[in-house]
Amino acid sequence: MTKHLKNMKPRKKNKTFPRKKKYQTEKEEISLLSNWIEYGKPDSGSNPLSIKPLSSDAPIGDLLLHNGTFSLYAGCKEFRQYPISHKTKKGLNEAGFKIMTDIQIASLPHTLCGRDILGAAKTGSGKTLAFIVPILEKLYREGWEPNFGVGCIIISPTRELAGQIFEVLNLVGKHHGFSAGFLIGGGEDVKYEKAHVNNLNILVCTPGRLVEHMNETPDFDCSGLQVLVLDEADRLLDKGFKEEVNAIISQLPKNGKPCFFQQPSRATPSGLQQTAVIVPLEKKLDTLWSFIKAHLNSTILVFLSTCKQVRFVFEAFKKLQPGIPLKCLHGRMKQEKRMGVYTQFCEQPQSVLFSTDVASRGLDFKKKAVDWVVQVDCPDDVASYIHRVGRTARYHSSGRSVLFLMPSEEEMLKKLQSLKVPVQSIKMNSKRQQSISGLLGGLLVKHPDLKSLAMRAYITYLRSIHKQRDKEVFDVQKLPIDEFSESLGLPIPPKVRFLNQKTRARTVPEDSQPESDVKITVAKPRRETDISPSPSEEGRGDLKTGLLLAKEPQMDLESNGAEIEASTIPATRILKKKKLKINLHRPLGKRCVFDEEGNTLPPLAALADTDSGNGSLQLDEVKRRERYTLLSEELKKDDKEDKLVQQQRLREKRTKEKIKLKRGREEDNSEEEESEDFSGSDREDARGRTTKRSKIYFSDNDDGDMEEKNKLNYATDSISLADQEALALRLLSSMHS
Ligand SMILES: Nc1ncnc2c1ncn2[C@@H]1O[C@H](COP(=O)(O)OP(=O)(O)OP(=O)(O)O)[C@@H](O)[C@H]1O
Repeated sequence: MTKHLKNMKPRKKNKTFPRKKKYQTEKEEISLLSNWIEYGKPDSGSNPLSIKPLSSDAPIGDLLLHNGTFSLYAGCKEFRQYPISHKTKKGLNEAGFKIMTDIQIASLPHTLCGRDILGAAKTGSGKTLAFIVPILEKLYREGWEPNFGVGCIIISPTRELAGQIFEVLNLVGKHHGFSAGFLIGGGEDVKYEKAHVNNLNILVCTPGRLVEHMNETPDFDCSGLQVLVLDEADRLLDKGFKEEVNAIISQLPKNGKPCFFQQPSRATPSGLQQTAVIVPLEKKLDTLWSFIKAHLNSTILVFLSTCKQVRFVFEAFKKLQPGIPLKCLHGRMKQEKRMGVYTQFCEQPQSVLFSTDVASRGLDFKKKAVDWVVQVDCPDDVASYIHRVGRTARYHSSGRSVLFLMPSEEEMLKKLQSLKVPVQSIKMNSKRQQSISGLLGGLLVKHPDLKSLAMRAYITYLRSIHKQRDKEVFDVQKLPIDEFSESLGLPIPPKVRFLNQKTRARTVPEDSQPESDVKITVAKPRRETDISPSPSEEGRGDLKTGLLLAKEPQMDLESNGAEIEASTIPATRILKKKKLKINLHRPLGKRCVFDEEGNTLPPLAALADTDSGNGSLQLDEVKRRERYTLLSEELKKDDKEDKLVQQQRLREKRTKEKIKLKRGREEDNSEEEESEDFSGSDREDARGRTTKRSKIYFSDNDDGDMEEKNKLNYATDSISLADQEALALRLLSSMHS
């Protein structure tokens, strides 16, 4: 997709200021700005935030020109006090950007005078504007014309982020005459892009698409590059994008002034109130449901670990109708749909968005857009936690977050607290919780598709925990999988290949087990008439609003502003499940065989020697052997047939996968696959598929699957800020050598 800045229409001729005169005015402005920048530039390496700012009523910039001096801008807090062009100031003003954020104050004096910078600031602090303004100014002062070609490249790891940057660029740069292109993967308009990319001044792109143009677009030319921006540099310099970023850097001219923007790993917005609560795995959905019912007037962003979980919870909750609009976002949705959901969620207050980590980084859900971030599944690590909670309390707004931790994941809380992330531990009031497992069970009986989703959600979640590297926090063996299965409405847990289910620790004490070492938990049989909600009941959402968080005795949460609401109304139709002990020593029924006259024959009578005519029950040894041989041959034959069928199924599955992969290459982004294989987690699928794809087609690494992959990389290969700085510096020096 290629777009241009909105004011690409030819300007109307102004009778009082002929074109020549206007050009001279622009030239004068450029000269003035250059002198002003030079006059007030801070020392290289200094932090403008530590410079005492001018008072806001002090004369500004060019007013002092007549003495040959200018006002000092470094440390100033308002955009109007800076040596920025009239056009950019107008754009900023119209968009409501007047007072600068810290990262903007700290970076702008350096970027305006063309220094390479590596900026790190907490999430939601305005990094985008911190690089958009100097880009516009640099091109403006260079007298860049639309036909000058590519003057700036902004690289962003995901399409959504690239889209957001493009939006800000359009907003602030609308009074300039530059052309800008939004180049992302997804198979759209590649031909059009190739034909026009050399006429664009500013490229906002994902790494994969840029590499594609560099390698495949005839005469792709970025030799005039003035500024290179790596947004979310920590992620771009991480393993997932390393190859592409290296390929890009090696093809760029050495003089392009780079800016890197990244997020330090521990800082969370000051307006964010963070809490954590211990929720057993089997209570997570009940707790989430109760939470949503108690916050129907809020906008809530809910994080779950896998695409399948997101889909299941979304579909199931939708059927239960909590009384608030629900949406879902995950990496396997088509790009357009993802963008659509994101936009709707930003625009529709009081709704719930269920998402994977596809929404955790960089997405700007606008100020005040998200009231609550609820992490139902524990994030991979502290960095991931911070990205997730950073979707609320953006800029100067406030927000709240709650992290559900299973008892086995308490270590995560310690990790957060040891890194001074201000998370308060609170307790859940289980009395005020509503149970929905019974309703879910009923829904699953009625909707087979939902049942299949529930099974996949179950398996992919367990698999995601199994795959986690941080075994201090994540231990799949400690999970109460039977209870988890029941909580999703599945009375019988699906078989999970990677779990040795027989040897797993059970939640029931061993002394209560019968002689057999396998304890069987049986849920009360579910008759459809018994528990399936009636059509009216199904959608009514008659679960009354309940409270889920209660104060920890020693903590006065109200004084801290935490929201506590009360309801003691129990959920409707709670399915009572009993754990039944199966007595293995109970009397067993006998198998009876009748003869033609209806007389009972003792067992094995059929094998008796009937030829003897005396009805004797003596067994003919030879016949018995013959029969056993026959049976065992039959079994072997059956086994062989089974194997053949299984092989055939595998072959078909592989062929299907190949076709899918091929399609994926063509389309670069496919909708949720409906594989029969329940064993693979989303993250794993994603890794397998996209690695191959990007090798051959240089397609973007930013589809949903890749999100999961990058997330995994982030978790496993996350490096410290200092390491990232070192990497960025190496990259910088490679650009200048
Ligand atoms: N000077 C400003 N005045 C008012 N609002 C601002 C200003 N700068 C940025 N914002 C707003 O703050 C919000 C966050 O900005 P932005 O998305 O650039 O943050 P970020 O630091 O890139 O966040 P993340 O690390 O999560 O990507 C946006 O809604 C943006 O419009």
